[in-house]
Amino acid sequence: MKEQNTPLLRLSDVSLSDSLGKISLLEEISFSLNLGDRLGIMGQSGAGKTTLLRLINRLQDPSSGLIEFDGQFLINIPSIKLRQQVVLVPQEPKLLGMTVEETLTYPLLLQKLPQTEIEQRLEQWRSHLSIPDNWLTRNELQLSLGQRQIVSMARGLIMQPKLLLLDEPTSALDSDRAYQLIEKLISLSQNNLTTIIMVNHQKIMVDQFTDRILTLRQGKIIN
Ligand SMILES: Nc1ncnc2c1ncn2[C@@H]1O[C@H](COP(=O)(O)OP(=O)(O)OP(=O)(O)O)[C@@H](O)[C@H]1O
Repeated sequence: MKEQNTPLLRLSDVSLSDSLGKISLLEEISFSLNLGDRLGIMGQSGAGKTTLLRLINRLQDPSSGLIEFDGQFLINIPSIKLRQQVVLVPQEPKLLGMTVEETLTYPLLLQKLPQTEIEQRLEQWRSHLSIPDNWLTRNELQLSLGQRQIVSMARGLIMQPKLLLLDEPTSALDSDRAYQLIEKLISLSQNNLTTIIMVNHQKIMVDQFTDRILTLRQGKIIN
């Protein structure tokens, strides 16, 4: 049974070493997040920000420490179920040979959602992120990096995850589009109680977006 006020995500003394066990990539990371929280992660290049997101999405397991999601240890949650609820939007998204429309609907087809709901969600998120009609048939080579970031964000949002992990989602966007996106994410987290962790180098974006900022240096939380 879940204890009362169980956080959505809890990391307890999470550490990670490289495969030879010689280099420490993350050291004793502990924090927790509740439903609807927005956390910003900052830190210099190589500080461990992407690595931390990969642990939360279980693309890698920690060398020590525990990660709990929604009251369960991450290692006990089947990967398919976990990746429907914890979605990582990578820094340099790929469309893996699919068109934009296929990229957006593929995760919903995997979930075996009815066609009408798939179409409804496609329209909903396309409109929220201002994705024009003429992008739908395009493939990766026919999109700029910024356009791919928007598509990748829509792909994450269309899954309506409990926890969205965003790795530098606005790095290739012009500032108008970046602000528009951040505002959309804030209203989403408020209305749907989606919890969001966003890695971003731009302090101004992080300040606007988050309730809380965690700064990493050489794999450690410094504040
Ligand atoms: N599996 C791994 N084995 C060895 N070293 C790794 C592994 N994964 C990441 N690293 C190293 O860990 C450090 C942190 O990398 P990470 O990509 O998490 O940094 P970051 O803070 O996201 O950087 P950036 O802002 O440049 O994206 C880097 O020095 C990287 O080379």
